[in-house]
Amino acid sequence: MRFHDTLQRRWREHGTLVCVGLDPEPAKFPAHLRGRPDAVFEFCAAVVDATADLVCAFKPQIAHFAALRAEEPLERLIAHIHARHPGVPVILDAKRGDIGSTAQHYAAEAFERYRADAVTLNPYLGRDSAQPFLDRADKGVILLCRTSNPGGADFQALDCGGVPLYLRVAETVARDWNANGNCALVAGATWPEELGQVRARAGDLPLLVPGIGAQGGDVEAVLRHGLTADGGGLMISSSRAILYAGGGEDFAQAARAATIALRDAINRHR
Ligand SMILES: O=c1ccn([C@@H]2O[C@H](COP(=O)(O)O)[C@@H](O)[C@H]2O)c(=O)[nH]1
Repeated sequence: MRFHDTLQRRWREHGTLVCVGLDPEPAKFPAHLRGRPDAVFEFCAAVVDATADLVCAFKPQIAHFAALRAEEPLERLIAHIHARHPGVPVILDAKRGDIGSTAQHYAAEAFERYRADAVTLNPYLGRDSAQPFLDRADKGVILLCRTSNPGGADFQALDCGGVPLYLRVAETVARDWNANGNCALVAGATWPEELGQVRARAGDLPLLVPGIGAQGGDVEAVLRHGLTADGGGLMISSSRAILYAGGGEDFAQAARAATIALRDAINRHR
C-alpha cells in the first residue's frame, strides 16, 4: 500500500497523530540492558511493541544507529515493525540530499536495504536530487521545510523574492514535486506560526512535526496552526520524551504511558 494511504488509514482508524521517534542512546538505556550485545534492538523493539497501537508512524533516526555501528539492528527493527505491526508505516529520518546519480543509491538504501515506507530529504540540492525518491509513488518523500532547531532560520528564513525560502520550498513541493501524490514536509513544532504558513501554502500535504517533548514545542499551538480541515494532516513526532520516560526495567510501559498522554493531549485539541 502507498505510504500516504497507510498514513491516512492510521489517522482515521486509530485516532492518533503521534509518531514515535526511535533515537537509541545506550547511555540512557535502563541498567539491565546496558552492555548487552543486542541492546539497541532490544530497547527499540520493546518500545515499538509497547506503543504500536498508539501511533500513526515510527521514525528511526539513522545517525543514532550508524554511530553505534547498528545498521544491521536497524534493518531488523524495521523488519520487526513490518512483521509484527503491519500497517504502521516507518519513516527513515535520514535527511538525504545529493546529486542524482548518488541519490539513486540513497533511495535504494532507504527503500530496498531498510525497507522504509518514507524517508526525510534535504531539498537544498534541488529537484534532480529528489527525483529518484519522487519516482517511487508507493513511498513517502518528506522534505525539510522549516526545521525545529534554533538555527533553522539561518537560511530557511532568507528572503526569496518576497517570501522566505521555507515557503518557496512548501509551494514548490506542493505544486511541482508532488505529481505522484507522495510528498510531505517537515515543519517544526517550535515555530507554530511558521508551521501555519506552511500549511497555508501546502494545502493538505502531510506535515511531519518534530519538536514536541524534549524541544519544548506546544501541542495546542501546533494543532491550531497545522491541522487540516478534516482534523488530520499531522505526524507529531516525539523521541526522547517517550523513549526515556522511565529509566528502569519498566521503560517500555513508561514509554507507553507517555505516548498515551501525548495522543490524548493532541486529541483534546482536534
Ligand atoms: O526539524 C527537525 C527535523 C528532524 N528532527 C529529528 O526529530 C527527532 C527529535 O527528537 P526529540 O527527542 O523529540 O527532540 C530527532 O531525531 C531529530 O533528528 C528534529 O528534531 N527537527
